[in-house]
Amino acid sequence: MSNIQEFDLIIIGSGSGNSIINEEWDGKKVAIIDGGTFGGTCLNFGCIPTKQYVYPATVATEATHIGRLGVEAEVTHVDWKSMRDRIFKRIDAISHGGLDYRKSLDNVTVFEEYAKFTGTHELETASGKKLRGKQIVIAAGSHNQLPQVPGIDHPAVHTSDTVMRIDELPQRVVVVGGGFIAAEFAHVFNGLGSTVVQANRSETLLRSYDQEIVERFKREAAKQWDLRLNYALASIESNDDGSARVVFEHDGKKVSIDTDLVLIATGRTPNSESLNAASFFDLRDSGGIEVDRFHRVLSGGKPVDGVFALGDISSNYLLKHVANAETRTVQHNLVHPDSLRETDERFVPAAVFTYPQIATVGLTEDEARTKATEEGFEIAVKVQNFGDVAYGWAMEDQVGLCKVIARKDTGELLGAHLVGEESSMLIQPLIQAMSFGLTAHEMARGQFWIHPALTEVVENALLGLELEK
Ligand SMILES: Cc1cc2nc3c(=O)[nH]c(=O)nc-3n(C[C@H](O)[C@H](O)[C@H](O)COP(=O)(O)OP(=O)(O)OC[C@H]3O[C@@H](n4cnc5c(N)ncnc54)[C@H](O)[C@@H]3O)c2cc1C
Ligand SMILES: NC(=O)c1ccc[n+]([C@@H]2O[C@H](COP(=O)([O-])OP(=O)(O)OC[C@H]3O[C@@H](n4cnc5c(N)ncnc54)[C@H](O)[C@@H]3O)[C@@H](O)[C@H]2O)c1
Repeated sequence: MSNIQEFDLIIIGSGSGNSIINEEWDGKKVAIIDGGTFGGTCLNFGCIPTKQYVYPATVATEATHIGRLGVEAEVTHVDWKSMRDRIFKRIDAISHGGLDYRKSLDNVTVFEEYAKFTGTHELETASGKKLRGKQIVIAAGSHNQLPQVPGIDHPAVHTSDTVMRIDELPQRVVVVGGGFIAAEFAHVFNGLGSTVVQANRSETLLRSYDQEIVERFKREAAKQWDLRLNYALASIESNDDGSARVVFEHDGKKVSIDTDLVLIATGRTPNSESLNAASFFDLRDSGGIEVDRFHRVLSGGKPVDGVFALGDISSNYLLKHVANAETRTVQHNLVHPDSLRETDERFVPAAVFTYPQIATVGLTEDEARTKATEEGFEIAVKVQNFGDVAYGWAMEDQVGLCKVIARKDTGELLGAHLVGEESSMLIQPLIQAMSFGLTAHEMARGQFWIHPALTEVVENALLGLELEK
């Protein structure tokens, strides 16, 4: 007798993967496997708790920066422990509730352990259970990647997985990296009162972002915390008092910084290795699992029957809104093999919840210029300062800018990039226009813009584009 447990569907990963299970699966046998915390990265270690720290950090930062408005304020106390407990009371309850609910369903079996592939449709869990699925969804996410330098296992070293659960707000924090996670945590710790050094290996922060936006962010970040560029992490040593000494190479010399906490934010890697995915499926250069446009996993360049992947493990974007959209596509494709869908990833936006906020969609100015040269059209670019619209006057804003890029001949929007107050929200009408094919002037003149809301910065940017029609 075979000791393999058979399922109609096996899902690996309880982040986005958990949302696959809908009423279509009511009469069928489903397994969901997760060796980590139920609910995945976004809920437990990512988007959601980070923003719960970002919000108070932003309020505190703004409170101490309104002297220009004639109001002097100071933050006298930050209760990190109660903030942490409030945040994780909510999150842990959602995670536990989600797990209990799945366990309560007759058709679903939850395996709370890691698993690896032993065949294209077969898995073995860490405790040796063997599972076979007619269909499989790989939604196993990504993990923080640590530079292998001496002392990386020092107790003061954290990643985004652990840093939000520490007991005390550290006095001194060194953030290593120049991406999303580094930018958000530098703001969190700075806003809540730690002394922050952010050290990045290269000159470039937030690579792949529009240069003008990055330069504005760098200028503003350097006013708030100690920003060190071209600092390559060399080692982490112990001081006698238990604190860490972080050693960087800079300009051919060694530079040491003493700190209470080191946050490593040097990128994330798809979890393909622990799945033994390379033995059965094609991998991309990034280490992610290769899929076709219907999210079918490839092996030797061909789709493997009934095996799909979504989210960080296979996506071009490590973003939850992308993982969610891919989940909806895979949910459909699992049960409609004759009418497979694609995920529309033409205009994927992103926001960095640092201070000031940053938001982006579409091509950067450099990318748009390259495309224009290659395809023989001209572009129009307009940069509108927040400080030049009425609400920006109210704010006495000297930071925010909204850049829009369009084709001169058709008015088609190619990209939009913002830095400044609530950029993550201000960008949404531009994402909408691009997604639904509204031209710049149609969008500007085809609707009312509430006066004198900050959204007038978007309206004015669009109107300022010098277009042929
Ligand atoms: C600090 C931080 C902040 C972020 N903030 C944002 C944000 O503001 N906005 C945004 O859009 N995105 C944000 N992201 C990215 C976002 O969290 C991810 O893109 C998203 O959570 C990916 O979802 P997923 O379903 O692909 O994977 P996950 O949610 O990571 O789920 C994968 C699950 O698979 C499990 N697993 C892995 N390997 C195995 C195995 N072999 N066997 C069994 N189980 C396994 C893991 O334990 C995990 O629970 C952030 C990420 C981080 C780290
Ligand atoms: N608001 C959001 O949407 C949000 C927030 C956080 C994370 N995320 C997602 O999570 C992903 C991972 O974030 P991240 O910030 O870790 O990665 P990232 O790829 O954005 O940035 C990694 C940074 O680390 C630097 N780096 C790499 N190796 C290094 C080394 N050895 N020494 C020093 N620096 C080194 C890189 O130059 C880069 O600046 C992002 O791609 C993003 O999609 C999204």
